[in-house]
Amino acid sequence: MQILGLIEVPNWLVYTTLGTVAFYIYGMWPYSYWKKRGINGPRMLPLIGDLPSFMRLGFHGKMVEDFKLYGKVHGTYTLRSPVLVIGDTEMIKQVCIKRAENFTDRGSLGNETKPLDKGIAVLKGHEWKRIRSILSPTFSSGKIKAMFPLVEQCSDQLCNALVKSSNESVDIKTFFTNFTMDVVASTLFGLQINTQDDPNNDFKRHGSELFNIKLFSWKFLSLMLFPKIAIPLFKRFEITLFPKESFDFFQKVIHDALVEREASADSDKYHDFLASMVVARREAEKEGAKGLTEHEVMAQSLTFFLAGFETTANAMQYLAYFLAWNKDCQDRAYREVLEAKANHGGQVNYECLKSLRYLNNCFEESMRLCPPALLTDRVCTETTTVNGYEIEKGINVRIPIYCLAHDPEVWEEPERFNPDRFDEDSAESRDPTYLIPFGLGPRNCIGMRLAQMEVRKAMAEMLLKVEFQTLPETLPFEKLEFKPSGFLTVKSPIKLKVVPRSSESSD
Ligand code: HEM
Repeated sequence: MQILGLIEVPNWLVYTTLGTVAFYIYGMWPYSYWKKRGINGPRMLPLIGDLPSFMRLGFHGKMVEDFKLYGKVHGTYTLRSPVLVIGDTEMIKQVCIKRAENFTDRGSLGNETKPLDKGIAVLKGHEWKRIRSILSPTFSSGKIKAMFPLVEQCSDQLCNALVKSSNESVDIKTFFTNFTMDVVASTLFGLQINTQDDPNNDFKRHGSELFNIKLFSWKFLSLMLFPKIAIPLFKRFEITLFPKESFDFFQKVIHDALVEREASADSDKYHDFLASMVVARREAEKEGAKGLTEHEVMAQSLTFFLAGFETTANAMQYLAYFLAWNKDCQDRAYREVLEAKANHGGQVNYECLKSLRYLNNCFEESMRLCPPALLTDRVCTETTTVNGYEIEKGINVRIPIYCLAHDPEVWEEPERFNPDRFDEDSAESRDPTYLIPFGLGPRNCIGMRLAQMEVRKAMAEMLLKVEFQTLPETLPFEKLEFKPSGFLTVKSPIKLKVVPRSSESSD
């Protein structure tokens, strides 16, 4: 091919050059968004943004680095979409609470396909509000208290399993995922499965499969790279990210349990979420409002399962890990449980849990150091100015939970496990927005009370039966490595030794 009639250039070179330029322009054009608005942020690579840095540093490492380099408020991108990171607590309160009506939605989680498309975590605007107000009573403290006996049974099974494996090096999270799986099965569907003794039960097998989403599968990549095309196509052809066999299994479990509860005239017979949803549906219909369809009930059940199983198991894992490394804290928490149990008629009952102030401080501190969800987000639904920043409709706003909880300007020695920081005077003056592992505002974690009750109950019972100890192979916190994901998951299992206590004594 001749260029301007002057030089002869081989066709392949022309096409390759044109292709490269086109690729570069297509790959780079979204990345001028923040620069044009004078907002600082990391440099991006064509098409993939700063994905390689996320893979190299992990999500938390990359967030901390950007925080240091570009400040608490900066602009970045999730692949090709602009994201405003807000680590300023006043702005966070504006977005999540005061101006929440302009930030009702969350960004795409890649699971907007049937039936999860109707799940509370992905619903938008009015639809989300309607479902959230129907579901909120099912998570009231009264309902959580009614579920206490279900959690208690799972906690007993957990303690028995730990005692059986005592004095060995164990992957501690396995016990906690078995526990949270048992809790999910009983609190959601009223099923008693005992995964500790029967780790291969169908519920566990299919449940684990649901979390086995391949990040480099064509489905996931097309949702992430081309969401505007992929989401409608996935909806149209009912393509889901989840393995079909496992999905079908849960759809059947939920359908059967729902039919049983619908048919039962005795509303006090079941204390699980499914039963609460049936009651909430009837009550909404009685008041002339639209209740929940079976599709919507199915979506909520699966959403609770996906949102509550792994997060809670991780929270328990980190708490056990920090207590193992901090024997004095573990001993103090143990003595507190022992005393509280004696004061509550020899029971670690619901009221007793509320009195465990030091154990709760340990839990808070562990959630601060290792928040299971590193971030959350909101999508701006109406162009709004917040603290002088104009946030356009459609822009995703990221709340960096992890960075807030590790901010050295707020937390003294932020990388040290120190539960006493929640008792000090400074705790009173500290803005609570710096510790929001369950999010903030009307769209915060709906399962927070359940998760807190589960962890406190199980940990109190475990402390009475066993002591967590580190092993030579247990990595200290500064050496722990995490997977590159928005959830804080360790790369290699945390190994601990579990030593049975001879008896419940105050020694
Ligand atoms: C330690 C355990 C848990 C942690 C750390 C956690 C954390 C979170 C966070 C950070 C959010 C986003 C909140 C926001 O955007 O402001 C969230 C949302 C949510 N969580 Fe949890 N969660 C946990 C346990 C649970 C449990 C046990 C359930 C259910 C039974 C659950 C159900 C949900 C749901 C449905 C949402 C979406 C709420 C909405 O969009 O209205 N979570 N969670």
